[in-house]
Amino acid sequence: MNEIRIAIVGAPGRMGRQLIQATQQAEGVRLGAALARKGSSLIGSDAGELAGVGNLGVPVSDSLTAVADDFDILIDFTRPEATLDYLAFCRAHHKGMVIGTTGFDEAGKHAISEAAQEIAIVFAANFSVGVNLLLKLLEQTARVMGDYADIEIIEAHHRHKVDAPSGTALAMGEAIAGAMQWDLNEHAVYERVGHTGERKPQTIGFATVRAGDIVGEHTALFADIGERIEISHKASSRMTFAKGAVKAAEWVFSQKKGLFSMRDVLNLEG
Ligand SMILES: NC(=O)C1=CN([C@@H]2O[C@H](COP(=O)(O)OP(=O)(O)OC[C@H]3O[C@@H](n4cnc5c(N)ncnc54)[C@H](OP(=O)(O)O)[C@@H]3O)[C@@H](O)[C@H]2O)C=CC1
Ligand SMILES: O=C(O)C1=N[C@H](C(=O)O)C[C@H](O)C1
Repeated sequence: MNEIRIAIVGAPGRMGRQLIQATQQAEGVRLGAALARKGSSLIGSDAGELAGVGNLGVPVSDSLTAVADDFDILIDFTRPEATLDYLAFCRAHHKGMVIGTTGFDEAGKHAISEAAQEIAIVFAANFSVGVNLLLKLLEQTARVMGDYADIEIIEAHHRHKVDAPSGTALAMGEAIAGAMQWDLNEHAVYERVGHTGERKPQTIGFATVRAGDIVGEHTALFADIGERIEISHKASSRMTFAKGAVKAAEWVFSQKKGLFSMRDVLNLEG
């Protein structure tokens, strides 16, 4: 079988470099193209050298059009505005996508669902196995304790992260709200400052830490009087996300169209 050819956009980024490495560790895939922002000083340099895995003979490009014939699936971990440009290209050229970027507004999420009527997309706020299992555990816990427990989601990330709460924290909120048949927007408390009054029941509080080089840590708290459950995930290497995204690229290659999650890839739905 031919190898699946992957394009990585945002190649110089923290995730971009890990993704280039991950394509070298997986079987059945190869790096077809690597993209950086127009004007980047890294255009023309070798993607393998950039990621510290030796020369791969894949020069970093700033034009998807120039490399359109070199890839089957595009992996995007960039910023929402960049993702939406790449999405338009993939839709026009009928290429599958794996999207790990977080921080989309409603219009951005809508554009992704619209495109998925024509192309296959895996869109997930977190590509680690552990977080996707944790989402299942949260649904189970919410069904037992969600009515009466105080639910808090606490996330911690490195100082460079630009969006808050993290996409994963929001996905955790959605999983809990879904299990409770709540609309997250009506139950979420994103900020507390000043004289807040007592905690309202049946709300989901979010708290954000940004510090140093924390890769990604998430905890959900279900607290009652006399006991509490804490369900946590700690990522210690971005390779866990990169490996998951490459696995998703292999999986999505066999889909014609539709919007999928990492839980679909891992067969954790249902
Ligand atoms: N789903 C998951 O499992 C995970 C998701 N993420 C998400 O992935 C995204 C990227 O994270 P991270 O790698 O740490 O971020 P970085 O800032 O390290 O990398 C982002 C990359 O995208 C490029 N980029 C940004 N804006 C544009 C643009 N307008 N056009 C083209 N390229 C652009 C940057 O280029 P330049 O440097 O030139 O600005 C950079 O190469 C974030 O949204 C993060 O939350 C991260 C880890 C796991
Ligand atoms: O920006 C990051 O680094 C991460 N972002 C994702 C998120 O917003 O949930 C996933 C991971 O925790 C790392």
